Amino acid sequence: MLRSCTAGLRSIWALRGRREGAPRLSMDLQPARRLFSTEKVIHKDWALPNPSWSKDLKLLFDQFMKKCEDGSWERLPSYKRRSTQESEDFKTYFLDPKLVEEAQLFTRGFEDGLGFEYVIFKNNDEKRTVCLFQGGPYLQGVPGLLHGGAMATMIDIALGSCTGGAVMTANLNINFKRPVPLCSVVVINSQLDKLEGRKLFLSCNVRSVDEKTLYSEATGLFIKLDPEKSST
Ligand SMILES: CCCCCCCC(=O)SCCNC(=O)CCNC(=O)[C@H](O)C(C)(C)COP(=O)(O)OP(=O)(O)OC[C@H]1O[C@@H](n2cnc3c(N)ncnc32)[C@H](O)[C@@H]1OP(=O)(O)O
Repeated sequence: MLRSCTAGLRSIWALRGRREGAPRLSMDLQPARRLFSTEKVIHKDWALPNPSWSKDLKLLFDQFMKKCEDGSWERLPSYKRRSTQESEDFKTYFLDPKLVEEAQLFTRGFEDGLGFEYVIFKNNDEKRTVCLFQGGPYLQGVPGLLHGGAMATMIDIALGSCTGGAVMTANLNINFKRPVPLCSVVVINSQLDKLEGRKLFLSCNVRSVDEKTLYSEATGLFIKLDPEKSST
């Protein structure tokens, strides 16, 4: 699995015109300014295939895109930055104005293939989502395995995608049942179990593509923000 991951990295480097096979695992440390200078990068939808996606991920993506054709499912776009409206909804205030320009969703902060590669599909009628996730080599915990914190991050995002609107995670409870091999693809099935006032109770499971391995199970409590209260 790691071998195919390394091969993937090499092809990414080759695409960028680097010498193939150069043992360079560090990201280009470009000044943040340059990263944020092009509107194109900011407004790019990152929940679409790129050359780092494995065959498994592309295949599942195509299957779900077919399900979207009759309108029962939709692919959720994903951007590096929150819109101004979202920042308003969350009533968050940046102390440093520079941060307004530079802050970005940290799952989208890695170069293609190195971190979180994922796409989420939503079925509004069934109040559930499916997240297809490939964790790259920079998300390593125990050698060869995905870090539990990276898995927790994706679970949080997957559960959050079932909610809609301005919500925050109040509680996340995860049972890690099997380790996830680095660079493998997992499928996170999430659903809204119960809505009680401002409280949304959600659950999910994380499985292998062939559904034979149950990697994790989790529950989460999300709270709809009270418009009268500030988030900071
Ligand atoms: C696409 C991108 C997706 C990104 C997803 C990422 C999501 C995140 O990571 S969010 C960041 C992590 N979370 C946080 O920082 C949240 C920090 N906590 C808070 O800000 C607040 O506690 C917050 C907003 C959750 C709730 O505060 P507030 O709105 O004042 O609600 P509050 O009145 O305390 O509680 C409302 C209800 O929820 C219950 N509740 C609140 N927290 C909990 C909890 N941890 N466990 C159980 N119940 C809880 C309360 O008991 C109350 O219940 P009831 O209505 O029955 O009396």
